[in-house]
Amino acid sequence: MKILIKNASELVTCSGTSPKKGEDMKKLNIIENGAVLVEEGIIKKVGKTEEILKEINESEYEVYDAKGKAVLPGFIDSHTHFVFGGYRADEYYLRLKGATYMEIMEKGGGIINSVEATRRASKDELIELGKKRLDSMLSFGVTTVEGKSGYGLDFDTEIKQLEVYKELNDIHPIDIIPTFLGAHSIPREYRCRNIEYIDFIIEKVLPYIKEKNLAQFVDVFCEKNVFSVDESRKLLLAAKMMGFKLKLHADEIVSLGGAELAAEVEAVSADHLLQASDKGIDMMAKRGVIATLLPATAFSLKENFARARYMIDNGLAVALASDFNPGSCFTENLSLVIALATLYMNMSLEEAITAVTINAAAAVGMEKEIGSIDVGKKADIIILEHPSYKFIPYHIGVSIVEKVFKNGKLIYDKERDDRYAYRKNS
Ligand SMILES: N=CN[C@@H](CCC(=O)O)C(=O)O
Ligand SMILES: [Zn+2]
Repeated sequence: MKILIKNASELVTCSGTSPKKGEDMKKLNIIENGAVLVEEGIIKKVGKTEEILKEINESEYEVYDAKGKAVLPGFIDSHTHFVFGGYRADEYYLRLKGATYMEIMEKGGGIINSVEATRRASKDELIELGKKRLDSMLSFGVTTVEGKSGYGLDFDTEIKQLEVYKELNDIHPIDIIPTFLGAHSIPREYRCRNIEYIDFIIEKVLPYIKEKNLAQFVDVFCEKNVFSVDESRKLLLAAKMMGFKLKLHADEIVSLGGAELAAEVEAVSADHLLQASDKGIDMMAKRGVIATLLPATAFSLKENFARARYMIDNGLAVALASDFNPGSCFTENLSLVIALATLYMNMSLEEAITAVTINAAAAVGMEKEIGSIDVGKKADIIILEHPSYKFIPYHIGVSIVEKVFKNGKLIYDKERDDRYAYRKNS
């Protein structure tokens, strides 16, 4: 299987094999009138169309003419919770009337509501829901997604969620990076016995997940009235000892010291960070922890946005993600995320593109394989309907992705009636 994408008005390579920090986040390494050559799912050549055409026999390739169109690496959504049962539209309605996310949680709603529904849901139901959500992400140009558990909070349901991610990874072309978030909330069975719940996770759940290879990352909701810094540290250090990579939901609602903890335990990323302290940001920069910012959540919660400008100016690598989940942010729309980041977080568009490509790849530990159009990387590539990446935030909150290639195979084509091309090919 050999493909050639040629005549791209902008080939936005995002070239690199490590996360881009500070000033480097602006560098997109764009090739005008660019072309990409793919063989067996891997990028073989990248350059100017006229030069590449001189080196090959075009008739040997399946050719896509991207004249008047921009070509970018597939987007990576590095923070989502997309496998869950039920909906929380009633809670959202209460929030529209002024209730806060934490007030709803303190009254027994919030995450626990989704836990009840996810415990009740069968594996097949969760797989069906997951497939639809993945298709929606695909239409926004997502080729790799991180997905968290955390709506089970008991052994069986946490494992069920992770097994659903594994099955979805097998049946859907989008790659899924699974994260275990058993410490997402305190289950009612353990009310006020946080440390006993953490011990249960460490002793009973983590070893099983490791043995079955069901998750690469372990995450924790480190937040006032959820898991304290000490409880989070205990879990994260135990997970690290077992060989898991680490993530944290940190300093989302209260400035608790989550950013500092992320640096201390050398997490791959700390996420949310709306209330992260200067000291925490500085410590993260020194330890190379990626700041994964989730502007659609801040928008949906009507909270102040994370201080992206300060973080980038202080040398952090910032990634952007959707945080797709049933409570605080029900969207799989990375175009909206980019629009919000550029409108309300003072990120330049170039920084935002870096944040959903190479930096997001680094946030899921895959910066050597995906996140840029570089020779040797997987051919995860999108073609836009328009000539420039500048059209992405300009078309606020809608997708301008025309085609998506995963491992060099066309899997989505907006122009066709049967647009999810992978269903035909599989
Ligand atoms: N803040 C914690 N967890 C999720 C929300 C989960 C939910 O409300 O269901 C988040 O990242 O926003
Ligand atoms: Zn989250």
